[in-house]
Amino acid sequence: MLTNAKTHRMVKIRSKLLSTGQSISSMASNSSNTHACSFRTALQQACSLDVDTSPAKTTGTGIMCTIGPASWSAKVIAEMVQAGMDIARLNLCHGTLEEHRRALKLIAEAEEKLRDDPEVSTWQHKPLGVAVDTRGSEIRTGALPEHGKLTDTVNLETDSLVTIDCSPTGAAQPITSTRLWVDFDNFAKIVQPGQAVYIDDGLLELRVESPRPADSAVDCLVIVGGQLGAARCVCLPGVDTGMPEVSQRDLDDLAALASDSGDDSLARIGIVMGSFVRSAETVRRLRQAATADGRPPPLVVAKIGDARGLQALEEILVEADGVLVARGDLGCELPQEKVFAVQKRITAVCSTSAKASICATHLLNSMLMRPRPTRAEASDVANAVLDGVDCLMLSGETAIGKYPVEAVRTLTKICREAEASLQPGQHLQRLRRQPLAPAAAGPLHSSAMAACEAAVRCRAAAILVATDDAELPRLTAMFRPPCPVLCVCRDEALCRGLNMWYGLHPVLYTEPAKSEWLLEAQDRIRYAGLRVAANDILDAGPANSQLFVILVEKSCPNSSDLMAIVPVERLLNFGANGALPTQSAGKILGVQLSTNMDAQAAADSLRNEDDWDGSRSSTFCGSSVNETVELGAQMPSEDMN
Ligand SMILES: Nc1ncnc2c1ncn2[C@@H]1O[C@H](COP(=O)(O)OP(=O)(O)OP(=O)(O)O)[C@@H](O)[C@H]1O
Ligand SMILES: CC(=O)C(=O)O
Repeated sequence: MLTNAKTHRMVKIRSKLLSTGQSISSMASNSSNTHACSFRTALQQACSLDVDTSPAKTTGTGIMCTIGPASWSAKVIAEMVQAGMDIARLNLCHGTLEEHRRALKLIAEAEEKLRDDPEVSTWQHKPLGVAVDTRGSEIRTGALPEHGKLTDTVNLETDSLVTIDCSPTGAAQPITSTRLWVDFDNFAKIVQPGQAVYIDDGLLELRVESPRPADSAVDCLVIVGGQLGAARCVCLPGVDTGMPEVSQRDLDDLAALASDSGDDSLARIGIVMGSFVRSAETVRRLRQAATADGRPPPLVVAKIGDARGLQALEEILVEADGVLVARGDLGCELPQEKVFAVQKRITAVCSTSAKASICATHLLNSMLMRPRPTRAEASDVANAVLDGVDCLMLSGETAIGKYPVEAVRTLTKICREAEASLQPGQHLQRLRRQPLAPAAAGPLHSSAMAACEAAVRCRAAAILVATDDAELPRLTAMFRPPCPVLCVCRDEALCRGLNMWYGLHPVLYTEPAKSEWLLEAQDRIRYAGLRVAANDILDAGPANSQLFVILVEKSCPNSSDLMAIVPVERLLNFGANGALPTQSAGKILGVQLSTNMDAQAAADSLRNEDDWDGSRSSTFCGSSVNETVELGAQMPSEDMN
């Protein structure tokens, strides 16, 4: 049922779109000016960075925010969405399942609030992603008496002695500044005198003095003291704890959430994250445990937190949909000064595998207490975006910080500045010279590459993708097209999960299904057209943009995908008369990309400048509605790297 507000907005949008022919260019305002530039080298581009460049109009980088006491309100969550949040993260290491179920309801409430508000921009009533983060093989300290409050800590004095209790019954006794409890029975058996014990991502450091396995206790000296909150992670660098990668509690929690089948809010959980993942098998187990009866499996993100996970990165990537750089755990397990290398490697490997890379921890940590970040934090975030991360994750900033909304707004602003200095087509050029990672190989690769190349060349306002699978969207994101990619999906959890890839903007499609896929796809593209007509979507792409690249998965039975280029005013009647786009009036509106066309052949055909001459539009990207589409925006130089 359409609400009044929604109906009103759709009528407004439709009339705007239908009258838009003359005003397309005026609607597309100046965004980043990098489109006009083509630098020969990365150094040349860096020398030309300019503080006067306009920020990107929308954020391509996904923003994931941990939900906790500071954000347990539909109002705050809605404000965080308006500030740029794409994915809400529920960390099962903290709180109860009941609290997380309540948080899911608040997320649904916030989304509804935004959808029904006619003043809210189209980008801000997006299907919000929800990620559930499991505990994995982490050791945690116990809860404090008033668990959950920012002020709720005990002070560990530097040079004082503390006893760590690891008995199963010890959880019931209070945590004090001389007695801690950890949730791992074997703790006293696996540590030796002199062993370093890092707590809370290494903010606190203890040294083992005497393990007492018979008493399930370990006496320690506090080397670096400070405030200890509830359920903080405990790291023993270099020690194999022997804990399973997926705990029984994880399996129980996921099964409990997956069995809430009567609850609509469950369909929001599109992403499951596993801590300290060290093998592809763990990813498979998580996916299986989180798959509810009758629902498609969720996307799985492997959090890499130690050297073993890093060694297995390529194997993990074949199975996982994304990888999170757990900088907190990595900074305890490895020397801190090596964490940057891990981050860069994971980001690079993901960007050649079409898997999402997520950078986490201490992004804007000073915003826990202050409304502005440090310069170092702002630059760290910007550099991560320039390196090509897909998504950034806020932790305490939004879970327990004093400025959750401000933190998201700040992150968005930094991302937009950094994204404006990325050169369109640069990543596509780099990937051409890169051997394909197994996870990125396959026939859809050619379709995604062609769509991105077309988007660069014709300065498309957006790419519209019709699919119900993650593969085509993630491959499209891999090439980093310089415009938003609207993915029109019917599978709700998947649709929400797509938020974790750079540049993907999911559109949830709930209209009645058509029996033939192509007819359904045409409907979906028209539906996306309604959203496109909103001013802010046209503004999001390059200035003066009039064209849309359309990508439909498997337009012909058993074979190929469809790509078409259409002007904005034709989006609403895309594929009208029920005709297949490729048959319309005998003109070639799109191109069928054969599944057996290998990526290099596709790239070579696209590289052929003749194919891109606007006057020969019928050869590759002609359009029955606009035969003289202006093509030929410059690709970055081949030297650019
Ligand atoms: N559901 C929750 N209930 C209470 N406090 C929470 C909740 N979620 C997060 N927090 C608080 O926010 C802080 C930061 O959240 P975050 O999810 O990053 O935790 P973390 O302990 O660092 O775990 P991880 O290493 O998995 O990120 C936590 O240490 C905790 O104090
Ligand atoms: C997020 C997380 O688990 C870490 O940084 O260690």
